[in-house]
Parts: sequence; C-alpha cells; structure tokens
Amino acid sequence: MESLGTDEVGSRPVSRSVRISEPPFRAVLRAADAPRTVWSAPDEATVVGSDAAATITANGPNRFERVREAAESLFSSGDVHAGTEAARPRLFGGFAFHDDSVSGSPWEQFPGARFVLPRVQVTYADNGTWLTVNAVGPDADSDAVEAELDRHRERLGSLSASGDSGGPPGVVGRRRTTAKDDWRSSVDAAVERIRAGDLQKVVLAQALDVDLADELSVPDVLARLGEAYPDCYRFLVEPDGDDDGPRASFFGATPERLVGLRGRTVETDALAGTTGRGETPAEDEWLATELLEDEKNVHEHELVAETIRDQLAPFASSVNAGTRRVKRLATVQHLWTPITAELAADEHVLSLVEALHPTPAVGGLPPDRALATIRETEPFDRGWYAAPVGWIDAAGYGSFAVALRSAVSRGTAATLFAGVGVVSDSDPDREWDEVQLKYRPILDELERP
Ligand SMILES: C=C(O[C@@H]1C=C(C(=O)O)C=C[C@H]1O)C(=O)O
Repeated sequence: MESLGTDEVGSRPVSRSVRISEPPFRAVLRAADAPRTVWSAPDEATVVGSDAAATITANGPNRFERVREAAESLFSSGDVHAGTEAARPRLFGGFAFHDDSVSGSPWEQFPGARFVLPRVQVTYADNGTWLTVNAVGPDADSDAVEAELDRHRERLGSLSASGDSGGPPGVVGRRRTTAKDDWRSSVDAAVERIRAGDLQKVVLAQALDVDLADELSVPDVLARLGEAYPDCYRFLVEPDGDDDGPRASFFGATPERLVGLRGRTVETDALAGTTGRGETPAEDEWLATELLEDEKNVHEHELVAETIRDQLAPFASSVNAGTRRVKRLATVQHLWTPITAELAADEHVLSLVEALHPTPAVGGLPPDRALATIRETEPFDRGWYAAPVGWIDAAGYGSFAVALRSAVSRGTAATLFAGVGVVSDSDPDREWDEVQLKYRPILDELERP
C-alpha cells in the first residue's frame, strides 16, 4: 500500500476494470478486507471498496488543501482502463469536524483527514456492475493487475446471497455523555447567549456509548440501512488499525448532502428543522404541514439556507434555491431546500467542501462563536461526526455528505452521535427528544426487537 504525504509525489496508478455479473452487496462487503469503504448516494453508483492501494492522510486546519494536493499528485498520471465512468479511480474518505486533531475514545484511530483509493472495488452502476483493481507503487504493474482482476472476478462469481443476516447484535449497556440536567443547563445557556445577541444559532450534540451483546456486523447494518433509508447517503470509512484490539469503523445513513460538483454545476442542500413521523399517513401530513409553518423551525432552517447561499456566492456566477419542502425519512421529517449553483471558474470540490463546512445545520452562526460554544459545551470530541464524507476524482469533481445518523464501532462497542439546532425559542426538553429521535436510525440496527 502506498501512503502519500503531501510533498511526496505519488507514483503512477494502474487501474483496470471489467463488467461482472452482480454479486450481492452484503456478501461483497463481508468478503472485503479492511480498510473497507462504502459509498451509496441517491442517483449515484454504489461502491464497495476492499483494502487500500493508496492512502492520503492529513491533520489540522490545512487538511482540505493537503488532501487536495496529495490527490492531484496521485492522479497526475495514470495507466487507467476504467471501461465506464463510474469505475474510474476515486478517493473515498472524509474529515474530522474540528480543525485541531481528533483525540480520545472512540476516535484514537482517526486522523484529521483520510482518503483511500480502494485496492479492489465493486461498483453498482446504472450500466451494470464493475470490478476494479487499483495499484500504486512497486506493485503497479499492468500484467499483475490484470491477473488480479481475473482472480477477483472468479472469487466474486462464487459469492452467494445466502448466509443469514445475523440481525441486530443487541444492546446490553448504555452510557450518555450528557445527563438530562446538564443538557437543560447547556441549552438554556445557549438560548441566553442567543437572546443577548452573542449568537444566532448553535448546534449542540450528544454522544451515546453502547455495549453490544455480539460483535457488530457492519455489512449487515449497512445492508439494512440501505433498505430503511433509500434516500440517504450511506457511508463506511475505516482508518488504519492499531495494536490495541479491533479496527474501528465509522458508518451511517445521512439525509444531508454537503456538496456535489460535476463540471461547474454545484448541488447542495439546506436541511434543518425537524419533526417526527406520524402513526398514519394523515398524521404524517399534519406533522409535515405543521413543520412547514412552524416559526422556530423555519427560522432555524432559513439561517442555514441563507448562509449556504452566501458561502457559495464568492465562487458562483449564479445560485438558485428551490422551494422549501419536507424530506420524509423512516424516523423523522426535515425541512429541506435544494440549492444549485453554477461556478464562475473551475474549482476543486474540496475548495467547496472547505468553504461550506460546517454549515449552520451542524455548526451555527456566527461560525467562530458557535464552534467555540460547541467546544466549551460538549463533553466529548465530535471526531468525524457531522463532518464531510465522500469522494473525489482526478478531475476535482466529487460528492460529499454530512456524516450524521452515524456511529463509530469497535468490536462490541459503539458510540452514536446526534445533535440539534438551538435558536432563541428552543425548549431543552423538546431538543432532548429530538436528539433521541436522531439516534433511532442507528440504534434500531443495534437493538434486538
Ligand atoms: C445535527 C443533526 O442533524 C441536523 C440538525 C437538524 C435540526 O436541528 O433540525 C436537522 C438535520 C440536520 O441538519 C444530527 O442528525 O445529528
């Protein structure tokens, strides 16, 4: 495996792809070697990556630029026969939420940024399923890569869909990072600062540590999340392991797109403002209508939509916001405004990621004060929670989501994260309930019914 720093010039990647008959997602992921990669987005090909042909890591406030430089160096030349666009070499990974390095449990294995060019990749695209083998460095030899492609094609052809999904591992213990009384005081303090004019909005989160009865099967969880949340962005990122027990996995099914860039067309979402699901279609509709008309939620949402438009403006010749609507998911409903922009000049997607992260949907306003409030208030490190995850390609295009509805797991332990936007008329108890609702997508996959 080639590990690229920022000033090392990557050697020429060799990439070969071939169309294969479709192997079952869960079986492919079960057979994958760590570090494993999953990326699945509405209107995009689903990718399962196994092992790493090259890895890029970076830390600190310049991590976006450093990843970009290392990616450009890696992609600057290549012997690539992708067969189809979806199978072209792409780097998959993400970033830590805060600029300074990630610290403490459960994030010990995670750097400030990490991207992987999978060694073996299965891509489920509209025009069929593709197997790709990538190599970088001393083993980047086209004959060897083609031989490896044949071996993997045979191996994948023999994978069967059988093999029970184990079902959820079961939760036998849980610890909250934030007691209810502390939460009430934190939200009250934030509301006071907002009413005093110090802040406009801050997103406060909680973490939930759970002990599992059995080891978590990430392939099973991701397969089930795909069924329950087809409109969400599913992701799996794995860091390097350490000598200290199992390797960590960070995964989730998030409804929030951070940014997609292709050519000069940018697509993004303002997603903020939340209500639950009803017991019946009529109750669902009633809740959705109430959400669309609720002053507090509309205010919270509009702060996000306006900020995203402002953040894109310096790059764009035009920015267009769609009408505000409701995004209905299995467990919650959100206010949602899709936003598109045309860039005034060519940009790398990571420049847009850096400009947009964190949007006030996960940080707050003004950004610096909100981030300082988050740091002072939250008794845990967000790590990669609520940060950008996605992919970049050789052209500088890419697609990123905001890593919400997510957890980091290690063996029989997992930590879940969820947050809420606090504005001037937030009620601590209602915000508490909203956090619990946002744990549901992951918790439902861990708890035995
Ligand atoms: C912070 C989270 O969600 C964000 C906050 C929302 C809100 O406050 O209404 C809604 C969607 C997300 O932008 C989370 O899921 O952890």
